[in-house]
Amino acid sequence: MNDSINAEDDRHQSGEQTAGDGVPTRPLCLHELHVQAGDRVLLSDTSVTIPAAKITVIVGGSGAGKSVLLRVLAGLLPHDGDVISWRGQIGAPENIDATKASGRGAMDQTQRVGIVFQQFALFDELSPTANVQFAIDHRTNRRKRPLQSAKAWLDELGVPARTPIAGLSGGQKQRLAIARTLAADPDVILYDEPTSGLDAASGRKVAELIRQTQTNHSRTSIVVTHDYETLLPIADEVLLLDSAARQLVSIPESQWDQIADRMESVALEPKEPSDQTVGSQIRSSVSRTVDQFLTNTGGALVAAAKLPIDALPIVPRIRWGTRFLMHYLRLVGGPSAWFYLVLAGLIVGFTGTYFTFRFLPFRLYTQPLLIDELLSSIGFALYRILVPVLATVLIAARCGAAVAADVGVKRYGGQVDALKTLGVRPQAYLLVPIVLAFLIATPMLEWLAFSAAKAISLVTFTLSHDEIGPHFWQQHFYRNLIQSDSRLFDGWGWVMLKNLVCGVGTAAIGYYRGIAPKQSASDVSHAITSTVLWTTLYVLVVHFVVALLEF
Ligand SMILES: Nc1ncnc2c1ncn2[C@@H]1O[C@H](COP(=O)(O)OP(=O)(O)OP(=O)(O)O)[C@@H](O)[C@H]1O
Repeated sequence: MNDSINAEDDRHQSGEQTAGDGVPTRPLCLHELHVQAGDRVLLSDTSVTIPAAKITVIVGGSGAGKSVLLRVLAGLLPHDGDVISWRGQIGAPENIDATKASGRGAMDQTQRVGIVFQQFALFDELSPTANVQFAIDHRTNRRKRPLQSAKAWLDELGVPARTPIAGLSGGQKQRLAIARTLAADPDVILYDEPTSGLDAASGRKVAELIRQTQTNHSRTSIVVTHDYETLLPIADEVLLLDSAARQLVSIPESQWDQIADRMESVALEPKEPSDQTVGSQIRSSVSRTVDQFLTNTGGALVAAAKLPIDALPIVPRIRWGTRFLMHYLRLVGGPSAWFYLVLAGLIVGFTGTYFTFRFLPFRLYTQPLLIDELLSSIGFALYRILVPVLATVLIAARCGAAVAADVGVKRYGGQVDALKTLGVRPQAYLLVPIVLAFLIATPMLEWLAFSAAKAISLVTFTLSHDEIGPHFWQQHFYRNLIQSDSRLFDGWGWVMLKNLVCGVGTAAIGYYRGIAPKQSASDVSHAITSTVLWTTLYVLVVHFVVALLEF
């Protein structure tokens, strides 16, 4: 009894509250938080405590830094990023060390922050139930029983379980996003501009939904918005991101009617007009292009070097790892790819066989002497060089582009960030399954192309040499391929090596091009184009280098 009273006292002192579903929630402290975007300081050593189990609305003018702050709180920004950097401590009061110099950003690892993204960032390829189940399976504390089942979450928030994500209305998607965030059992829940793009009536409904969710599962909720009019009625606390003072300022309820006057848009200082001459403009543009090329090449080399570490198969849940693997296997090695590769095999098998005999010099005399040698050379060239080159170049272009598009859309649509806020490294469910899918699919597709090339070669030869017949083809086509003491084709190791090296490289390039930050849809399209260029170049270089060793 005494123990429970003492525990209650401790919780009270640290500001901890018990949520509606019995989960203790803690306040979120920001200690000397300093955030900078380029040269502009957005927050200067601000310290504030966001109360537990309450709704805190953070408002601010356009450009004040609300979105950046939200991404910092969600743990989505490294403390020393290229453009945005931050330092200070973020976490539960008992984990803030006020004596520590805040030279570096530090997040409290015991506090899980969930986020309801503005664009929802749902996993499109999964059903609504699977979206919520994913969050349950990656909840903060997996030793604890889940709060409720996926179905119960969907029922509570009124989301149809069987409709595919694409078929849900905007409101249903938002409810599903809230269900998924809550199902992961976070300590803090962030809402990113939840009423953006909605008319007044729909905005009010969303505000009511947030209030209702808060009543049922009272977490420490933070709503970041510029639409204060719609969201003030549900606020327990209001913080203003004051862009002049560069501080988060608590606004007492008596002053909420003055918020509009205090929310200034940030006017960015105009850049000095450039007095560069045409010559110096060209020079700086060339130097920018060279810089970009070196950065991209450096990025690709660093990515290749990091691959073995990143791809360490640390998959939090085998069940989900398998599901992502199946998705990428379908994308990389599904039936549409079979059609592609079979067609390529037919073209190279037919042309290789037909034109070798058709344009043979002094055909009437040379053919009877060379026919068996020619057939075995065709078999060798198709097996060891032509089909592997053609198949891997096609796989690099088609499947590399497909993977860059898939990962790029996940990055642009926020699903990669959603994975991170659910405590999952994107490498675990994206890179590892993609590499495995290429390791399985590349040899399989190449074998399919070679089978098609063999079959069409046999048909072409038989039709153009009806006096000889298929048995002769059978006898000589394989002559340079099969060693008497082996059941495998001679040189299969080289073919396999080329397939696997090309497959892994294509997977890595597609993944890293796709996962790079995306500000717009055109960044996704740029990632796809550059993947095709880099993967095809890479595959040709691999074939050239391996050919030097092989022959
Ligand atoms: N990736 C980035 N690259 C360069 N500058 C950035 C980047 N992200 C944010 N900024 C800068 O940080 C500042 C704050 O941007 P932020 O998007 O957080 O503003 P906001 O308060 O959310 O504005 P709004 O309500 O208009 O969306 C802006 O000046 C913006 O130019």
